[in-house]
This record gives sequence, C-alpha cells and structure tokens, in this order.
Amino acid sequence: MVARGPLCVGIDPHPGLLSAWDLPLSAAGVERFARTVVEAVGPSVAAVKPQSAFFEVFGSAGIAVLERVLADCRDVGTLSVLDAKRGDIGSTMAAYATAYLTGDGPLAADSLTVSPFLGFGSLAPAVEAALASGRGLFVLALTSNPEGPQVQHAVDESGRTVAATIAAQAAEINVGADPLGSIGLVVGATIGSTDVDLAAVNGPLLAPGLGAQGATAEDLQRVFGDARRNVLATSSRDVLQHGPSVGGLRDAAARVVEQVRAAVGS
Ligand SMILES: O=c1ccn([C@@H]2O[C@H](COP(=O)(O)O)[C@@H](O)[C@H]2O)c(=O)[nH]1
Repeated sequence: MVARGPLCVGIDPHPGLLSAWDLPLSAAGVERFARTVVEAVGPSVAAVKPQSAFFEVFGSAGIAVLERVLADCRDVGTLSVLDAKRGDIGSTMAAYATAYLTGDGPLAADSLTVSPFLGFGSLAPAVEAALASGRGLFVLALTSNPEGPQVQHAVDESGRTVAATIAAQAAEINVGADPLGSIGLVVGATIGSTDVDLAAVNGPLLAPGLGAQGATAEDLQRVFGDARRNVLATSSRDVLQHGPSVGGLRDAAARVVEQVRAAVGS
C-alpha cells in the first residue's frame, strides 16, 4: 500500500456503465468490463474490489467471470477485496470462509467484506480462516449509506454504540499486530465525523464513498483523524466512468491516488 498508494478501485459493472462502454448487458459484457479494469489499474493500485452483486446478476456465468477476475488480480499482483458482505450464523459462516478465505479455491480472495450484524462472534470462522491463511476481513462498522446510523449508532445499556463495539472487537483481535492486523473495518468517507476510536483498531480501514456518493479526499482527514494513515480509500463509479479506455482508467485512478495521498499523508 505504501508503494502503490492508498486506493482501491471498485469493479461495479452497473448497467449504465456497460452501456456507456458500449458493452452488452450480459456476462460477456461484465467480463470485458471487469478484466479491462484489472488490466488498466491492477499493476498500479493497491487493491481492486469486485462488487459480487454485479456478477451474481448473471448467475453461474457471472460467478465464473468473478472467478476469472480474481485470478487476473493474482496474476497482476494486486490485492483483491471481494465485496460480498457475507454474514450468517457461525456454522454457515464456516462455509463462506471456506469459499472465500481458504486455500486456492476459485473464489478465494485476499480479503472479504463481512457483516457483523448477526453478532461479531458469528464471524469467528471467517476470522480464523483469515488469520490462518494470511488474508483479511473488512467488517462493516460505519457504512457510507444514509440508513447505516439507524443500526450502527444504536447504543447498548452501557451507552456504547454498535459501531464502537464492532471496532473494539476488531481491535481485540488485532492487538500487538505490526504494522496492522488482518481485521479491518468498513468506514464510509461520507460519515462526517465519529467518536469511534478508529486508530485503536490497529487494522486497515476501507473507506467507500469517494466521488459518486459525494465524499472528497479532504473528507478523509475529518473522518479518520489520527487513523488516516490506515485508510484504504475505495472508489468505483468515479473512476469507471473514464473507461473503456485503458489509459483513461489508469489516469483517473492515478489522479485519485494523488488526492488521497495528499489528504491522508501516505
Ligand atoms: O459502506 C459501504 C460499503 C460498501 N460500499 C460499496 O462500495 C462501492 C461504492 O461504489 P461507488 O461507485 O464508488 O459509490 C459499491 O460497490 C458499494 O456496494 C459502499 O458504497 N458503502
């Protein structure tokens, strides 16, 4: 992340973008779109984040494309963040962990977004798999959408918010890790400011919301404060609108990398 800069480019093949890229609304169109993004930015950015939903739309053909995109990421040496937001009771979570975080299976990614809203403890199989295989998790904590606070700002009997509890539980796992632990959080660049001690998490902080959702690189300073050096900002549509030209995508990503670097100082 230090060499390449703190940016993750999201791969979100929205129908409107497929059409703007003159691609068919099909698994073949999604494949051309996603693999062009990896070709363009994979060699230069820290990570790419395929959004699973846009591949699932096309059923097994879409999932097969996702498998090939993850293989491309490995080939070009960029980290993959699979944005699938998995979360379930522990016994089912174990199957997700096997699918996404174990060995070299077809859907294995370098990291996975997970939902702690069935209780942080339900993520244990994914935590164990990530720690055992040197992969990472990004646990939803303060999401970028306006509906998130309804759940994430709710307080327990001690007055602590759900988000603060999630952060504290991630911090417990990451304690002593140097430079950072494997259990990161998702914290939107759009959230304004937070009382949650993000620096204490000692893990990477995936920050969606730049560009299309209205957040700017400068917002990262305000949201993350002392934790800003642990931020991996992620941007999808704002970069993807510059395709299908490989050069256009590469230049757009480079511009955002420089803005984020200037804001977070890494
Ligand atoms: O809190 C969250 C968690 C995940 N996302 C995902 O990130 C991208 C954002 O796309 P943009 O085009 O840059 O808005 C998308 O895949 C979301 O599902 C998020 O936005 N907020």
